[in-house]
Amino acid sequence: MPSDLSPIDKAKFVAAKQASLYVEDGMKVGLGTGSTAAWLVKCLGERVQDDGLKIKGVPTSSRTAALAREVGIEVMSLDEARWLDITIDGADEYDGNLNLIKGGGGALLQEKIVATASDQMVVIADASKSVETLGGFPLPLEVVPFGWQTTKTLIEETLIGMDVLGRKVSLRMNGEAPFYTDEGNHILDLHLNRIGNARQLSLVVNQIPGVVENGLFIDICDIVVIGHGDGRVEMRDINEGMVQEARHDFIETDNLFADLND
Ligand SMILES: O=C(CO)[C@H](O)[C@H](O)COP(=O)(O)O
Repeated sequence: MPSDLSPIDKAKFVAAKQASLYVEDGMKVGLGTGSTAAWLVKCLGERVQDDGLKIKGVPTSSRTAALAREVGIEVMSLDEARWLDITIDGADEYDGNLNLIKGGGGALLQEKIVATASDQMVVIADASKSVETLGGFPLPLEVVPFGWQTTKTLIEETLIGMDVLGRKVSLRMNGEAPFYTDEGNHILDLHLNRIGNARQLSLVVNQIPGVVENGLFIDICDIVVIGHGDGRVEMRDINEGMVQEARHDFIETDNLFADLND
């Protein structure tokens, strides 16, 4: 492995590389957003260019769409695809039941729609994303800009009755200005520290007028592929009601890392 990739990037790369092997000729593939998902898009692009893999990609953000086109993946909208064989995406946290917090990159709405419209969702992550209980990572809520301060107050009041440790809510910024999602909405980050009942919280916050969607992915993810800096990958598969672990020693050449890092 080249020395210019940090251990965390190597971990992200091997998780992405392993997950790319789930993709077969003819599949419609949901393409996630974020730094780990970007490795996946590059790995798939390489298979398209070098092996003639024929896939159609449905990106979950304008960033991912641009990268997919750049590496030669044919891109289509979800409306054209309607249903997908697989979605592969990163996550900010995953727990033992493979429930997730997503949206660190602000793409949670499209990510949730695309993952839910897929036969299978595979998450790729490094081991630092593993948690006992969700909530250490601030939970993103996508909210419409109209009346967002009122929506924020309603969220704060709602949190008083919820099983959470922290209740601070902050508007995500992009420098001096509020952050805008691809859908033209804002993100409110909920600093909860610990979420006692993620399923309940997800249902309750989505009832608040102005909230479009939240970053909790409950019962959506099927497999988590966990990468390690030394090239090992573990797969946790929740299908058939149990979490199974497998290990795979990923052997990779310096050249592939170098190519993908370009
Ligand atoms: O949910 C996401 C974007 O909305 C990302 O998948 C998540 O933030 C993980 O990103 P990274 O792979 O860069 O750590």
